[in-house]
Amino acid sequence: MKKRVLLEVNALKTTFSTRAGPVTAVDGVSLTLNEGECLGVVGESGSGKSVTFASVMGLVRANGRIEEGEIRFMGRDLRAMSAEELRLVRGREIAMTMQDALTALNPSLRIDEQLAEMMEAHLDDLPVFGPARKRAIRDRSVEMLRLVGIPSPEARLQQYPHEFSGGMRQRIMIAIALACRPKLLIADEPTTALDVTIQAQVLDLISDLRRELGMSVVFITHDLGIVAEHCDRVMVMYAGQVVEEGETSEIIEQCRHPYTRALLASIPRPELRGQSLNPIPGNVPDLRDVTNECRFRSRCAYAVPACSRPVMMREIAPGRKTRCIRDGELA
Ligand SMILES: Nc1ncnc2c1ncn2[C@@H]1O[C@H](COP(=O)(O)OP(=O)(O)OP(=O)(O)O)[C@@H](O)[C@H]1O
Repeated sequence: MKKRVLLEVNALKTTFSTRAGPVTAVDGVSLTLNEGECLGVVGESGSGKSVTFASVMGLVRANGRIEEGEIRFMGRDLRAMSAEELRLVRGREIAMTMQDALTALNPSLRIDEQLAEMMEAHLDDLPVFGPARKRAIRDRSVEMLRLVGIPSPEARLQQYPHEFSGGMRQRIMIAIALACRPKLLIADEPTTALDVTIQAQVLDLISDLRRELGMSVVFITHDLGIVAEHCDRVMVMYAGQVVEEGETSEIIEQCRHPYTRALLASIPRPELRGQSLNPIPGNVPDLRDVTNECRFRSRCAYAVPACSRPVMMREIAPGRKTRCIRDGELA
């Protein structure tokens, strides 16, 4: 059965104005996400992953704006929506969790208050009046904490964010994000602040909830290891552009872009614990200086003079794309 498209982004371009001039953080990004699918978005810091999804959510910072492109969610044009319409889509249909749960949660409100706030703003199926409404919100809050694996949910609802460990705070942020049963969860670096065991638990939790609730998930991460374990498809970003895209197994086993290859080589392997990693030499280019040539060129072991010409994203098989003129040799 053909899956339905949930989110479609076409040729998105988002630019910030800065004192040093305009910075195009997202430059022609296109992507398609189907219902129930999990997409991993990988790339080093500054590659434009977060700005891409902030653009989708209508949450680009004040000094930035979407200059071009199309964003469709379940066929609806998000760019044409008013701020109020978009706010409703954000709580009810698309939810996002942030890198740092402590700053995303409100430190001065108890967990039950934060869950209630979310549900009051977005749930339509609550009883309209008084005690019945309160009870429904409370029952749903207990259910949500239980769903994300927080023991003694009734008691913990009364507590404040600082009374929870880092991993538990992430779970609470996920519970709040999922309280209105969104169709899409965007998890931005869900585990950077956590230790390895807790990281694995949070990622497994998101994957389990995806299956249980039938939602789609976007994992934004630096870590191809996370993607390999949890995502159906991968989009690799570099300096504001997508450079490779495909099913996870294809990307891991037969990558067709030197940047993806370098990212794969930098994955920490358990058997090499204690040894230094293989960081990619050089730095992501300054986005004010980029030209039409391949943006990875200065760091690429495969670069040839022809890489100074514009390199377009090319479909090499259905759903499989790369932005490298030497992709055939990498195969
Ligand atoms: N408010 C802003 N003002 C100016 N430039 C910005 C702003 N926000 C982002 N940028 C630019 O956009 C680039 C991409 O940022 P983005 O946060 O999307 O990267 P990322 O790939 O998500 O990195 P990270 O993994 O560190 O979150 C940044 O390097 C910066 O140059």
